[in-house]
Amino acid sequence: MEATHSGRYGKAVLGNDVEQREYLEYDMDKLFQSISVTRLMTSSFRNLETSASAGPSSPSMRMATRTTPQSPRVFGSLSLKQALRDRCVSRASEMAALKRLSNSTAASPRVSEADRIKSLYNQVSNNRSVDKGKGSLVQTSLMPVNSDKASTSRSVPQPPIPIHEPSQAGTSLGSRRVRDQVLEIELDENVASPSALAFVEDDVKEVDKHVTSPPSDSSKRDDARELEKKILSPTLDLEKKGKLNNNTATSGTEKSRTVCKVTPKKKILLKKKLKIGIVSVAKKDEEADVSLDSSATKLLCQRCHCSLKSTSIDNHEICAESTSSMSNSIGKEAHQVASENSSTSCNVSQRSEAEIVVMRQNVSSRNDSGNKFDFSLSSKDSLGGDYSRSTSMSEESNLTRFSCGNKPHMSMDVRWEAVKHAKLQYGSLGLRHFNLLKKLGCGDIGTVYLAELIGTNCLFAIKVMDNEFLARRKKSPRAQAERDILKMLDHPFLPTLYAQFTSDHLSCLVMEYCPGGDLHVLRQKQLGRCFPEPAARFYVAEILLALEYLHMLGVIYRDLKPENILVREDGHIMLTDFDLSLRCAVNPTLLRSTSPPGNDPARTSGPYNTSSCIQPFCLIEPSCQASCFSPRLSSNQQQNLAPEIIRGEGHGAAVDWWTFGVLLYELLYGKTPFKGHNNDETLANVVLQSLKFPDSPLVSFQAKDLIRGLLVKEPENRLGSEKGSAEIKRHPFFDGLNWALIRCAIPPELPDFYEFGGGQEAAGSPEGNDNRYLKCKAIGDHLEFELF
Ligand SMILES: Nc1ncnc2c1ncn2[C@@H]1O[C@H](COP(=O)(O)OP(=O)(O)OP(=O)(O)O)[C@@H](O)[C@H]1O
Repeated sequence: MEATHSGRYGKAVLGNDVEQREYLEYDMDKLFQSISVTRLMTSSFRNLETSASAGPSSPSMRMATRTTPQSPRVFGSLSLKQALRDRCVSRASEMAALKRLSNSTAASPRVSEADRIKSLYNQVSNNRSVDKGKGSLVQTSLMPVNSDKASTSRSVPQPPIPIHEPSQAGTSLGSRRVRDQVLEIELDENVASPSALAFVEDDVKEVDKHVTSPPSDSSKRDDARELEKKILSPTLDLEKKGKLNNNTATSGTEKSRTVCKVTPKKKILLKKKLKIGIVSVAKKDEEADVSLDSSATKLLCQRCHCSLKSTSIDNHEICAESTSSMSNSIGKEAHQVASENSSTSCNVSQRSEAEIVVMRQNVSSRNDSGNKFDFSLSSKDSLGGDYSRSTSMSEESNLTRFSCGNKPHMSMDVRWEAVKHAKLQYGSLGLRHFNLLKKLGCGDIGTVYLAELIGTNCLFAIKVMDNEFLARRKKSPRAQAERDILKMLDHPFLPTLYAQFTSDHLSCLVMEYCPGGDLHVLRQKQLGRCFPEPAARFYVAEILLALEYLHMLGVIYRDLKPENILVREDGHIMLTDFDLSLRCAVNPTLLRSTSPPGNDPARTSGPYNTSSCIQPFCLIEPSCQASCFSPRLSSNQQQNLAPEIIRGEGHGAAVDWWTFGVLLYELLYGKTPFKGHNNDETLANVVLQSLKFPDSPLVSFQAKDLIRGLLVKEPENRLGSEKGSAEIKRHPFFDGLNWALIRCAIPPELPDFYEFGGGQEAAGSPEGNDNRYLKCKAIGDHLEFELF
């Protein structure tokens, strides 16, 4: 019988306090009943029992006491009963202690205790973030997770663990214990929400996973060293926690069964979310500082663990709230958005939008003039596939992040393998490793060739730029900007940079080749020289996702036109040409929409009043423009300039929404909306002329309404200026479009592809081009290369 009780109790240790008590009471009842059937209690025993039962205060416990008369001859059983009761009291007080700790935000003397824990924890986590950028374990404790106490406590019960002040010598171990304590507290403070619950359960399982093997003595002795390792790995942190659990929980076998159910996906989710927690922790810790820049907190990039920055006051508030309140919905949203935005290569489904969540990104220009500006972006509902979604981040972190060369959405690409293999084989890549097959086109800063990597069947587009020419024409910064941006990109509708190298003063960018030509050419081939509305809708939808991604990276594209939209072999698009783009630093901010459903400004055209959550619209000081745009722009580029650029007022991301409107107009009507007889007239029209739609071809009201919303002359009233792409995506023109799966949608039919590798301009033989050279010649402001 004792063995049975012991077994039950063993389970109860793993349950929450309520269940534990129930188990115990049940067990005690059973025990006492079995004893009492034959025995009478002596008065002395009654007295003894009465005094022994004075501790439990719950009605059920008192009832158990009254209904379990004991015999002096079963003293052993009575001792058991006594022990059980003592244990109940002990467990109850443990639970109470935990509860006290968990009520960290209550204005009571207990606050100091919880605060002390948090402060210790923050100290640890901050150290980790700074040191290695990977310590993210107990950041979960500050996430607004589920309040399902039963599920959480049942799975991760932990008796109070001694909390040690970190000391010079023993910081590691002490800190670890503190973190574990905080984790448990947080699990008791969870907020109900299905997603949060899923996360907590995942967390629990992940912790449980490591309970199976008891820690050896040597592992305990190596705590400090192991903690160092954990700083590098959140997963290891969890392992360590599991081991700690194991110190107190003994039913590891049972737990190990749970572990098997943990899918890799869930673990990934867990890790992502753990990292998100860093924001909360750090923000909470930074308390008083309300300066955007000074409150900057280093975060971790999900993909390569480089640092990200989050600097918004709003985030600070959100995180503080989410820390302190069980039912804080903002915190949940912050968590949700953060986890979505930081997810890498995640499987995408069209999820229901939490409409109240948007991401505003304050953008600080890093252009030469050093001017600053802000703009508003949305990132909540932007997915075009399983490409990486980057949260906004600083320029520095962008560079760090992408220097990893990690491009998840291209991971299955054979061209990556080919290039990687060639690099291994040759040491480094050069022009000599490519067969230049054909000149694809000539741009302002270089010439693009179709090329085959020798020995492979892989085709690439190589942009060749002459460094001396660029320097002479002061175009080097443009080339550099393009190179930097290309390095950052990993998106299905943006070019992939496979390699870059310099050969004989020629800078070369090896990119993905698009055999489908550009939308300008494609449009010419359409009946009536304009696209049918469904085709136009498809193309602009993909462009919208590309722009959204660029904006999230802090890139304002600024050169949207059909010529820069290339068509891939599969009919999907690729936005190219980044030498006029502007890079900025972006900071994410979580906003709450105040618009009631059905009253969404994106649903109607015309001026869009900004809501209270909107910062002043992004503006670059006019002085920036000289450095942003060279005075020499083609007439095509001038036609696409937004009014604020022409007026010299400075500009921000909204210029891309203007050009987006021009693009849609052009695809549907086959001409640009403000075209004049010459460039000057066109520029004047852009600023002054009101928008008109031709009678033919017939275009839907929704399409015209969207164009009207986009071609608003004042950028602050333009569609997209408030919440970025999210506003545009919600426009009725896109109704029914599955944004998440657009990459899988069937593209509009294409005329025959270009013939490559044999056309007029094809050059060289398939054997290689070892004996051939590129000769450059300047034609006006352009540079032409010739193969000979
Ligand atoms: N990846 C590619 N695949 C196929 N063709 C390409 C690719 N990249 C560029 N091209 C072709 O090469 C031409 C030149 O491209 P590039 O980006 O250098 O200049 P641009 O867009 O014409 O001019 P600028 O950079 O001065 O605005 C383009 O018009 C396009 O037709």
